[in-house]
Amino acid sequence: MSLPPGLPSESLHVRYAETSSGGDHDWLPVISTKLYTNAFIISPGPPQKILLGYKKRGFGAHFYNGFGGKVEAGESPAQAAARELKEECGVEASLDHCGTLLFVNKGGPEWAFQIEIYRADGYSGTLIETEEMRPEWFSAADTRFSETSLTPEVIPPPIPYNSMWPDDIYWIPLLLTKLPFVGRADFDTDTSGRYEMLRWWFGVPSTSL
Ligand SMILES: COc1nc(N)nc2c1ncn2[C@H]1C[C@H](O)[C@@H](COP(=O)(O)OP(=O)(O)OP(=O)(O)O)O1
Repeated sequence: MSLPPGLPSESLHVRYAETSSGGDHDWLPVISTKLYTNAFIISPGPPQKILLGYKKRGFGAHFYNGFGGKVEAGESPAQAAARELKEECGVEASLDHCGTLLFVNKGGPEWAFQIEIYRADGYSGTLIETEEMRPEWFSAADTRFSETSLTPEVIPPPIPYNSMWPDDIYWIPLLLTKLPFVGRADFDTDTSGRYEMLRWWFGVPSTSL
């Protein structure tokens, strides 16, 4: 087991099942971290669905992601997650913490993103499109060909990993199966400005397997 540096110290006390790559790159230095949140609404189904938002502006614009942002002064991450969910898509939910991720970008910003990930199995209120996010449902599994009893109208498209941050494909499946996780990914930008992962590590406490 080789837990990457920079993750919160409580992560160090558990053993992990892990997936990783990019070991020929040194981990980038973590000068400072800023706390962020990201919240996902899951509809148990069948078919199981996940609510994502198409980000219309700012950091990560044109990617689909959960709903979230910076933890403001005086807020806990859980309070920030609830506030950002309401601000970005108009709903409230009983959110459970399910993961901690660290993202470091070679070309800046100079801080690393520590993102606390939350999920909920439902919501109250009415989903709305806001200036920042357009909410859309996606099938958590590509059930379009296996669930023949379901009509195309009730089965949304599969999770659009090609239009999401490249790390998401490693931990969204853990989120969907309610396995707690931690992870880190270091990024660089290629010549066309696209983010590519240099090195990453994602792990699940072995006690939850
Ligand atoms: C680099 O990899 C990332 N992957 C994923 N899945 N999500 C990421 C990554 N890097 C950042 N994020 C998330 C963290 C936050 O949820 C948002 C960014 O938040 P934003 O900059 O929009 O924060 P706000 O407080 O809403 O900012 P403004 O009020 O200034 O719009 O992306």
